[in-house]
Amino acid sequence: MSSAAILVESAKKSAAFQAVNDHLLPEYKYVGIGSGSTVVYVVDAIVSKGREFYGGMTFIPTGSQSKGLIRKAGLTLANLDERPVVDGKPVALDVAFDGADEVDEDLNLIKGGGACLFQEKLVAIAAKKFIAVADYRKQSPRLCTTWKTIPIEVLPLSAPDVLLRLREMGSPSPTVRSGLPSKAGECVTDNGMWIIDAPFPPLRLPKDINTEVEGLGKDGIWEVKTLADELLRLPGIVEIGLFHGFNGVEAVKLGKQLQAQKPVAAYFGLANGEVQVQNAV
Ligand SMILES: O=C[C@H](O)[C@H](O)[C@H](O)COP(=O)(O)O
Repeated sequence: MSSAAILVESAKKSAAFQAVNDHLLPEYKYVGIGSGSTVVYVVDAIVSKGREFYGGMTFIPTGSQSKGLIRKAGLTLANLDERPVVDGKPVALDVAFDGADEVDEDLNLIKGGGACLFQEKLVAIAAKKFIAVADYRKQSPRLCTTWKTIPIEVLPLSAPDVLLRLREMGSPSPTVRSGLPSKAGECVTDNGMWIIDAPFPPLRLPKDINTEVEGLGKDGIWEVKTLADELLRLPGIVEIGLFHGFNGVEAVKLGKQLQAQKPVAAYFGLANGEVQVQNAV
């Protein structure tokens, strides 16, 4: 491994251990475990706390990689739809930890670099508290600055029409993600869908918008929510890798449970070994 890669792995690890220390409380019962390379360290951090600490907890995966991590670590596994239902409601997860491809200054996220965005969003919205864990490369003022594409999960037979609509919306060269080098043909998600990676110029935040026209993307620059809403209106798109709106704490205040996609905090491992915490304000 190159020294740059070692630095990145060590940053992911530091962020994961601090996030788990700060946000996994011994009384918790249901914990979401996301996908990707950073979440591997989240599981290590949980295991390092010892069975007495985590023995009463059940871990909910966001896909097959995550399920494998939970099983391999000897943690108790349950699928999202296996939580008990109390008073007609599935119990909320106490916390969910997940990685991110890009995090903006308002804690909006791009996810789906590993094709797991759909189940990740289901787990994030089911949690009272969602925590993003990443390394220093993921921090950005606006989405689509360093991670330049938005992963979009689509029904395979809708792909040609979704690609056309994305081009009309100002995405210059959206492409169906390839499964190569490990799989010939398209990348197939855990849900049997395909992923389209749609490049967009860096997205606006609501505070950047001067006129409604700008927010609508007519100048080719989209605001996060407007773009997300427009994408989700298109039949064939199953889910998108934009996580935006409000977080779990705001959702409770607004009475909008199961709509909170944003983390309450993002933990970034830095190159100097420190961890920077970006909390929701
Ligand atoms: O689909 C994959 C997920 O959204 C990951 O959480 C995201 O790609 C970050 O992965 P990593 O921790 O490997 O950078």
